[in-house]
Amino acid sequence: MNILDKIVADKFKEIQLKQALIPSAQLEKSPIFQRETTSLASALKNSKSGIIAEHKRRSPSKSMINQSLNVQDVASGYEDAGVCGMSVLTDSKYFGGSLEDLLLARASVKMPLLRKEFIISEYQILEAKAHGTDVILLIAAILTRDEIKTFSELAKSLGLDVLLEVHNLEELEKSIMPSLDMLGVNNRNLKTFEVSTNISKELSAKIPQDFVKVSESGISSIAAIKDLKQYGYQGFLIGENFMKTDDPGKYAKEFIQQLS
Ligand SMILES: O=C(O)c1ccccc1NCC(=O)[C@H](O)[C@H](O)COP(=O)(O)O
Repeated sequence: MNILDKIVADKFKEIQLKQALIPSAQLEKSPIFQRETTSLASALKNSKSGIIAEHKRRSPSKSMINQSLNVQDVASGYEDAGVCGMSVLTDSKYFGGSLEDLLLARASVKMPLLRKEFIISEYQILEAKAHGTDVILLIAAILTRDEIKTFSELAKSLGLDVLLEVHNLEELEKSIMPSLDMLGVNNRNLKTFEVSTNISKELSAKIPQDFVKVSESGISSIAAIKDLKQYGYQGFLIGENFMKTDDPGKYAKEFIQQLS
């Protein structure tokens, strides 16, 4: 069983339990559900840096990145650094995140927030909206084309942006549809956990111009970003490189200053 299969198997159980406790109708009634969202895709189109900074405590590929910071400080630091948006991991078992992290980040900043989650059910999209997200991630590797269509159309009807993530050409070709805003290429090989931006470069020409192109994972240098910009990328999702420092916001600020 690969890592995504394991995560998805756990998610099915988790969602069943949560739905029994908090039904969808209750999520839709929460005051934050009515909040007006902001678009990450627009922020990326109008930005020189294109940085999406992630809150990431640990991951399947790194058991310990940073356990000592609180999400509010990280969020405020990123916003002060001038990032375009923040990605908040909400999976608890594999990444040490939570929906509470998303809520606390929402309470701390105005910038677009992405719920970084393994979405396999409409319930998780309602949950995301009820915890202050502006953007959802859909991962092509764990969804059928029909599911991508249903989930992305629901997200759009709720005013959310959709970032669709792929790892290869097959996933890209099966996923392209008008209800997506951003196409993300993940540079991490989920079998070996090795990272290489070559996959972003290889797939760039296959991504239609209508979508904002985002390169995700394993980005740690200004040179890598300048290189990816030549391939039309406007968004760069960075987690570990910022989070492994004592002050991710300060580090992100210096990083962005060097980019301009
Ligand atoms: O990060 C992992 O080890 C991982 C393993 C399995 C599925 C997803 C995983 N990461 C999620 C992400 O997409 C990254 O957190 C994000 O792109 C930032 O990556 P990085 O800058 O390399 O921390």
